[in-house]
Amino acid sequence: MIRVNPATLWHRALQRLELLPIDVVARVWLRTARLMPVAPARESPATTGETEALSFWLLVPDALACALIQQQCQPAIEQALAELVQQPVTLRVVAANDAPREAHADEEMEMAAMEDRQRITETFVARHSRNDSTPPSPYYDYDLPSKPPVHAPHDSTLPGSLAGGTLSWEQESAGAMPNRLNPRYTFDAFIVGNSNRLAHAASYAVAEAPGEAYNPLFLYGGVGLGKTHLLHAIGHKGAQAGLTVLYVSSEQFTNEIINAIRYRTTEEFRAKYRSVDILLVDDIQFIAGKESTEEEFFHTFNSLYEMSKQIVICSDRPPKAIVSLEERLRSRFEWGLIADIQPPDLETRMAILRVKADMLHYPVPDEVIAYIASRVQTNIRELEGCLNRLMAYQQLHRTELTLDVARAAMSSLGNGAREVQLSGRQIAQAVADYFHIPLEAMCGKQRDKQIVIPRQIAMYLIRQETQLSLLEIGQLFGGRDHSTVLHACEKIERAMQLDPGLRRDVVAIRELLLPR
Ligand SMILES: Nc1ncnc2c1ncn2[C@@H]1O[C@H](COP(=O)(O)OP(=O)(O)OP(=O)(O)O)[C@@H](O)[C@H]1O
Repeated sequence: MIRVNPATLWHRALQRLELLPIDVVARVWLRTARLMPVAPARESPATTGETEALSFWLLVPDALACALIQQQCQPAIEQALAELVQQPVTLRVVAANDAPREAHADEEMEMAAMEDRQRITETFVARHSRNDSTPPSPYYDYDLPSKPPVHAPHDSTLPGSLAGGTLSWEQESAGAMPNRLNPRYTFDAFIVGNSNRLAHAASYAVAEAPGEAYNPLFLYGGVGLGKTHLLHAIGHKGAQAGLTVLYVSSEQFTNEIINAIRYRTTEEFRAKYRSVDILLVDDIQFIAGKESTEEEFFHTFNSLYEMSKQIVICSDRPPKAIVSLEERLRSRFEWGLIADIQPPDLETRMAILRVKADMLHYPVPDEVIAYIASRVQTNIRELEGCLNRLMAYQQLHRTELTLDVARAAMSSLGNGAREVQLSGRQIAQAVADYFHIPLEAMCGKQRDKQIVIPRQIAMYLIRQETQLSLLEIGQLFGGRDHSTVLHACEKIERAMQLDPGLRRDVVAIRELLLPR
């Protein structure tokens, strides 16, 4: 008998579900779902004489996914789980937004769960000999019959992760895979556009010649723009070449250090990190200010660097902007190449959506792709989420996927699509504020460059962000005709491909328009 945590259990259940004829949309949701154990009722099976059923919640992103999964595959999931734990299983599919409410609904159950988690953690700690470097699992564990041991995918013993609910599926499942690499994050699946060309080229060069091209490679960019994807892609290529690759988030690195200190296994820790050919570290900004983690990372870095081993680091900001990072680390991060990833332009967003839809064998009309891409501008994860939700919506309503259906789906999905009902005037005002020019001048007849370019940007953004016709937009700008507006929109669209400064301006104005 071995012990396995819910993430691993869910991973195995998904493997079983792969064999069943579940439709593509439900599959997409299942991959992003998270399994959570519910504490057993206090009355023990010994007193009732029955085999105790294990209870789980399956957390899915929203009510739509919840309905679809309940409708299409709940019994199959229960059966897969029951076969794995060899016990009856009861499952509740819950929309993640509702989960906290659910959790509070039965306080006694929650208390019992907490006590049990505590007890399990303590048991693990007690079982740990000093020489055993495996840290105690923070998860609620299950015994699974006769399979090779599965190590805890995540090493945290910090209270924040005790509930097992703070980690994303990707974080958990990545941990359950060899090298912690997500098989979907490859170079082949990465779409290159102006916004990420440098980061992609640098990553590819590093993967081709680790320790030679750029060392370290430091990638930075906003949320959901593909940094982790590139890290994993480098890892896959390195692993294919037979190199030892280790992907770690800075949180995991920190937790491992804490455990190494706690269980006096720092030698093993060092041996592990200093024996790799490629070290990939995600979200490095989180080590800033953590003294012993920074110290250990400094030595790890030096040791790998001296041996010409490749180090790739990701962050949401450039080294200079990581406040409270030790100077000696900051300067090392700047030794190699620093490459940024900007939010993708419209064309890249459309290409990404097209590839993702094709990967799901899901036919989506071009106009729908263009529509989604125009609604979500700054985060590719959100872009993917919109596509998934749209597919689920269409599937549930059993209707053809048209632009009108896409519009209806996006507005019914509310904040999932970050839909903002902006007026043309609001957008024009934001552009005028951004360029520090009076709104009246921008909407008037002046033709000097400082006014004309902001005016064209405003027309472009209004066209993208509202349902106003070319004629109506023209009226906002002193009664200009529709061809003038069309020309402005096309000009800005083209210029954004060539001029990163202009693209940054447009992205920054869009950011200003998003709800806070
Ligand atoms: N250029 C791209 N082509 C295809 N998919 C992409 C691209 N960029 C991002 N993605 C997808 O978007 C999702 C989010 O990407 P990823 O997790 O790598 O972002 P990140 O920058 O690491 O975000 P965070 O800062 O939140 O960790 C992933 O599913 C990834 O595959």
